[in-house]
Amino acid sequence: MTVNTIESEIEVPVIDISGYLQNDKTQTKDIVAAVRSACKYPGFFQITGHSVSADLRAQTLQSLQDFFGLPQDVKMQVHRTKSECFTGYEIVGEQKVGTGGDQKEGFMIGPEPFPGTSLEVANQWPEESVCPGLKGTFMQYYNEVRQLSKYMFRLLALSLDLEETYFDKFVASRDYQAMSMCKAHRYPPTTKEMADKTRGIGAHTDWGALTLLLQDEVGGLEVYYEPKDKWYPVKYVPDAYVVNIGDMMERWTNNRYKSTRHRVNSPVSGNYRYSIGLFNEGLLDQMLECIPTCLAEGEEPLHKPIKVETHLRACYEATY
Ligand SMILES: O=C(O)CCC(=O)C(=O)O
Ligand SMILES: [Fe+2]
Repeated sequence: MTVNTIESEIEVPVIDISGYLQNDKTQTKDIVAAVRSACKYPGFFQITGHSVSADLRAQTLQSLQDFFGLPQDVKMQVHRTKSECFTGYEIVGEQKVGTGGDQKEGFMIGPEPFPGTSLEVANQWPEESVCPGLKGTFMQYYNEVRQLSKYMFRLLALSLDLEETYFDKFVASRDYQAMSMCKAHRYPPTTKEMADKTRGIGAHTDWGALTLLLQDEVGGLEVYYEPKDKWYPVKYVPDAYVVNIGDMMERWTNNRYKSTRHRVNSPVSGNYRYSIGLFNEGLLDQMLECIPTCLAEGEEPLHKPIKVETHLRACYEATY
């Protein structure tokens, strides 16, 4: 197992998880220790040696480029407001995570069938003839990254001295009932002057428990380092997923694991930037309360128990 550290004041370690996936007990111990340390601080790390093939990643990015390249009126036919689950397309500036509208377009899908709805399928897709292969490729990608999430949650469980399958219910129970949303972004290029005034996505923490993000080589993702009030890049590492702790996991662990603020700067390179996030948001009716191993004797939980649905509704309402 290798743990490489990217040089900067904030260390976003790169952890090769292949030993864990191959069931190597000795390597797993080191991987778990590296994951534990990264989750405590800075709440961000990158993983290599995972199970999602380079071909699938490339094909998915290509299909999404094709989708975002469609005429605006075609994309608007699958606009998010047409779905009761808010899946589908969103225009530049529609989401306001920071101040002002975020300078990115989005396309979000969820599980099929979708939890909490009578609809068989809540995802919205353009006609196959309009964007051939998008649905098949993006759904395959979704399913494979979701499977990878399950293993990441197992590593997290081990890192918290819990049963390895502790989070299985949250991440993958009742087949596809857990809310894992996959959202692709396209960030339009901007000028240097404008890049100081606007953001691809404003400073925020993620709402779910754990995010797995694929970013392309354009770069722009930054994490906040509070002691110095500074932002540091999460550099592009070929083949890696960026993994970060979200608000739910911070609550769950009584703030032992950190949901760190991050943002994306718009590209000034002249190229669009693409990324795909898988947000693990759990079962809507599940209660989030302090995990027993995260409470020392005499320590009080910092957060009141909250239902996943209540937490998520508040987050969506605050930013759209
Ligand atoms: O595009 C990225 O690199 C990050 C996007 C992000 O932070 C988010 O969607 O929550
Ligand atoms: Fe985020």
